[in-house]
Amino acid sequence: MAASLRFSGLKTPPTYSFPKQTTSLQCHSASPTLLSFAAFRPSNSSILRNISLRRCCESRVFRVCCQGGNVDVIQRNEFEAASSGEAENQLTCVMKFGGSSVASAERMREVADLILSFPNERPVIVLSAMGKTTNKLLLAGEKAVSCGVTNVDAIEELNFIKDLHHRTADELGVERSIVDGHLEVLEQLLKGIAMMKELTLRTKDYLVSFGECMSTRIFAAYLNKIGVKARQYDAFEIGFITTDDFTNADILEATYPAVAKRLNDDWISDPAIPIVTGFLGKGWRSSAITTLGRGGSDLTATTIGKALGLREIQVWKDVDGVLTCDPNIYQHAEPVPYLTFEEAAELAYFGAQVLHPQSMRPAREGDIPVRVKNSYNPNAPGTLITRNRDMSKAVLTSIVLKRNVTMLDIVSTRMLGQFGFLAKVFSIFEDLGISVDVVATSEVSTSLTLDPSKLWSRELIQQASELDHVVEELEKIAVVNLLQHRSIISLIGNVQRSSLILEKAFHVLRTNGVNVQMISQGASKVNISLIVHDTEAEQCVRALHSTFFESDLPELDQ
Ligand SMILES: Nc1ncnc2c1ncn2[C@@H]1O[C@H](COP(=O)(O)OP(=O)(O)O)[C@@H](O)[C@H]1O
Ligand SMILES: N[C@@H](CC(=O)OP(=O)(O)O)C(=O)O
Repeated sequence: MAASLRFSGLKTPPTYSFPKQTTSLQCHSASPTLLSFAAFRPSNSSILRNISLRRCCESRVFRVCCQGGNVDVIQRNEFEAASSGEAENQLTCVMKFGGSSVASAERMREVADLILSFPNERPVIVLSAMGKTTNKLLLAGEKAVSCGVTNVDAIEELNFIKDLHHRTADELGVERSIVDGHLEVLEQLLKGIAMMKELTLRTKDYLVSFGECMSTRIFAAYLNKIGVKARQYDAFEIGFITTDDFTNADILEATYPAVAKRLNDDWISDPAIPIVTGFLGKGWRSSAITTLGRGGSDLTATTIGKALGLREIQVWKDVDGVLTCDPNIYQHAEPVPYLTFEEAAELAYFGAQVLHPQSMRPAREGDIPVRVKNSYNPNAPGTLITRNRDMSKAVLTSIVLKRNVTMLDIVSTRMLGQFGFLAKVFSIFEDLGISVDVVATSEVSTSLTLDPSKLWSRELIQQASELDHVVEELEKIAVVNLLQHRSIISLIGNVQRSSLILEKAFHVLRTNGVNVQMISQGASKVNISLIVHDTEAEQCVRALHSTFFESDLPELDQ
């Protein structure tokens, strides 16, 4: 019979099972200092023993031995003794390569060379789908809905994907059969969509999963061909357990021990570089394939980093790191050398495409440095993201733009007491499951923006009626003004210097004749958000960039 170990303070699903005979298990603490857990008798769930221990500063992983259902914690010195033999051979870092880094056979070859140029690393590799495959899969799915079953094999995007993956396999000298099975099932799936004339969120996730499943298989086969032992993994088969929110799933805590166990066990018994699909997981209720939201491979990488307690997480992109603004808005944006987890999270959340919005969470929890590097220019230093950095000289770090945001001005009709007003407003959003982004408020009026990432994940038609419904509900207690096509410009930086930042920013905005419609400084103290009209936003970002990054700011005193 299996004994089980339950992590306290964690939500779902909390139980980790392991065999009765003596075995060992790596646990990762969710809290930076305290790991507490209990061993449960499997038959009746009664507690065998409660254990808690303080985490030693350097070690991220504890080893727990289970003997016949009893759990013994090995003390730190014993832990070190037991693991010292292994330490030399343990996996050291995670390297994630995005779609642009593995867009072709030539790029895959370069990525392989790059990995091999770090002989002291024993990395876990996370890959996205090749180039724009995810977009093409989604387009193919949309076309299949209306093109009729007999026309599926003529869908341009399907043929593009087949050709890209076959050509890549040929050019790398690996068998086409490595992806043929997937390509056949993909075509069948598109025929199914054509038959049903429907593309649900669940089907969308299954559909896009083919991209990562194929890129990782080709790359692993190529490494093996050149004599570098590699093993391909589908994330949804190795313990990436998520919520069942298709197209935008969250990673559940059970993922960490499961992924650590699978990757470590395989590595110890038969070392081979793990090549893991980014972006994908398995819904814990449905058991169906889920995705972590667009750009989700960054989150896969940081999750693996935390699960294995690795030394560093590297995310390899097509830019020289996190830049001072989106290079598509202003091409002279400069790399930012250092960021804190908090700054990076804020930047990602407020729309910088370069990092997935949730990706900093595991890295921050595990206190594992994240390095953003350019696979096209590996010698560039990139951006290093850590818990703390020297902020004494920092003013503004980066400017981020989030477009096409909906804003609501809500003024109380004073039907409620003043103290009930805000509570009622926010309970309406809670009831409708809509997340609020930026807020500015007085006692009787409030302005807020709605989190577009939540709205965007829904069908357009549903969005429109959803907004009508929000306004209808709010109008029972307030006068509501709905303002669409707004942009949030987020000034990420040292808000200890907020007066200087605001003085400069408002000078720029006034000179450019722009009226700010709302302003908010979040509790995180690294972000000041300004709301302007969409049509003025890009010009504002360029003007702000030139003031903050291309001209001298006054000397800062401590
Ligand atoms: N502040 C920023 N810093 C760097 N890149 C940014 C920023 N804002 C937007 N980007 C865009 O993000 C892209 C990199 O992110 P992404 O396409 O998700 O990379 P990958 O697919 O390689 O993971 C860049 O090519 C750039 O166009
Ligand atoms: N392929 C997925 C996941 C991903 O992370 O991609 P990228 O690393 O290329 O942003 C997407 O396009 O969303």
